[in-house]
Amino acid sequence: MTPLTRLPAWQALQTHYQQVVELHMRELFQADPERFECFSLRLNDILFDYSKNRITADTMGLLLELARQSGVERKRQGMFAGEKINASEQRAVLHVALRNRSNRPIRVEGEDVMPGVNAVLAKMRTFSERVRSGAWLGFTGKPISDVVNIGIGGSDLGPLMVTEALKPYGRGGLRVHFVSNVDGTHIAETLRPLNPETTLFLIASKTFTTQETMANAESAKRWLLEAAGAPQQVAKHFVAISTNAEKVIAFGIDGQNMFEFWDWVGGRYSLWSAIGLSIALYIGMDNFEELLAGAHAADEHFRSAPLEGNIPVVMALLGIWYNNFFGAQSHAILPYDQYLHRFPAYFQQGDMESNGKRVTLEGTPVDYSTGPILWGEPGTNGQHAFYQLMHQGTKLVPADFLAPVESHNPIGEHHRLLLSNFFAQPEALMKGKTEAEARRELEAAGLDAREVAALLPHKVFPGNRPSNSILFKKLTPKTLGTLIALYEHKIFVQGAIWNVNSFDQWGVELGKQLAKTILPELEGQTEISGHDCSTNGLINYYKATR
Ligand SMILES: O=P(O)(O)OC[C@H]1O[C@@](O)(CO)[C@@H](O)[C@@H]1O
Repeated sequence: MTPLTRLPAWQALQTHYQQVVELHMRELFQADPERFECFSLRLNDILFDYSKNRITADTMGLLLELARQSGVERKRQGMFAGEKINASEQRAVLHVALRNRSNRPIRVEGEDVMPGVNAVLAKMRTFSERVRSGAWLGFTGKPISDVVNIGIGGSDLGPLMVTEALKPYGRGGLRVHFVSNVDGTHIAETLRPLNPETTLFLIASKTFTTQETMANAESAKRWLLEAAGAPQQVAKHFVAISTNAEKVIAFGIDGQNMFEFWDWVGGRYSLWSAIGLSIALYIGMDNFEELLAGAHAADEHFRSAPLEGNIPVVMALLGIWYNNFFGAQSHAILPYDQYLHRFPAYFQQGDMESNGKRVTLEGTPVDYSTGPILWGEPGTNGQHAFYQLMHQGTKLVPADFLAPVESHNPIGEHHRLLLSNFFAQPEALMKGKTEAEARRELEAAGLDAREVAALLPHKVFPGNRPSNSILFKKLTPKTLGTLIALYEHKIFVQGAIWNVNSFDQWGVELGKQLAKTILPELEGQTEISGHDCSTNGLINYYKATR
């Protein structure tokens, strides 16, 4: 495998970068009135406009060549074929099977996984319909009113983001709550207003060993038993979602109340599995299957569209262009839709736990930058928080702007106000404001020459700050499924080009390991001296002052 930085396309891009780095997008738009048509793509009711990027047709040609030379198409084919591309864990990566609405066979070690996937979906449907209809009763014979998902990372972020995003589809039904942090405040504040008689707990954990989740699950069990008394009542108020049946049963959950998934589903790619049970309970199984259908549409697009017309491929290549050639350190996701307020946080795990890697698949330290710092907040709030840096700071922050054409809440002028900002911000980032334009404005405001001279440097906007705009008809389960899957495949393509394993996460282990060592040291009065003097000092200060 030729190292990435020795690929002809990489080296051609380095030369090309020098040729185009000074180009301003204002000039590119002035030179080509068809630029929007040329650099935008459609997938169903989603428009992806990538014309406000620092690219020319040549740039895209070279980036696409980089994708080819990096073996993206071959690696894509391997994923869909169930190859064990998660090499360090010797696992396939098949979240696409969870939403394979075509039901075409997808094999792992020769066995078609679809019958198992469909069996779990059927079990999810039966269970969610029983709970939503009131047929499932708690220990005093009352139906369930509140569902509490206990999980963390991929066992929390996806269901939380989706249930927030699809609130219009869950209104009037069960209430869903999410407990993830081991901080006792999280479960205490969540359970405070709830009634144990009508509360159902979902213990979501792929491994069923995660410290936070098991601590929260034990506390939830104590809370229920304080009210219910007899241990056999646990079965009426606890179900488990896991790959680890042995641990589930050892915890005291009836094996019948366990929803399984498989080791070829990565935690951060698992919302499509039974980990999405809280979603199905909230919006109903029909809508959950719409979510799956939307993701499947993105999968088929990613699997079959030619690279130049392939939205996740283009998203990925643009990210690499800024990350590896412009030196951008981060990437912002800015949804102009309050329902998507957890969408950036979801992809903090999705992107950074996938591509925050420093060695290649072969174990060689990389000599190039890999995964970006992924962050973001909804618009318009971000405009009143960090857009100053985006417009006039010294850092390049490539951004994705997302917005629905139609709001679920068409109140007065709100949606037009929101969209006017959604359209204006990428324009402002691209165009900026020249010194001449700023000067004219200051003079028109009646400032004298001295005042203009003093203010002018602060009023100039360099512009040329790149963004993608994603406009979709309405935030429905299907559209959300497509959007999420497009980003998943973007992450896949970037990892393929960086030649890293996007599907393991060994980097989360050391901190956990050290925490396990420190936990018993926090007991008793003995002064601790086994760590560095900072860690010793902190622990001893805690022990002396608690
Ligand atoms: O689902 P579980 O096994 O409890 O893992 C929870 C989360 O913990 C991790 O940090 C892995 O340890 C994430 O990858 C994962 O989504």
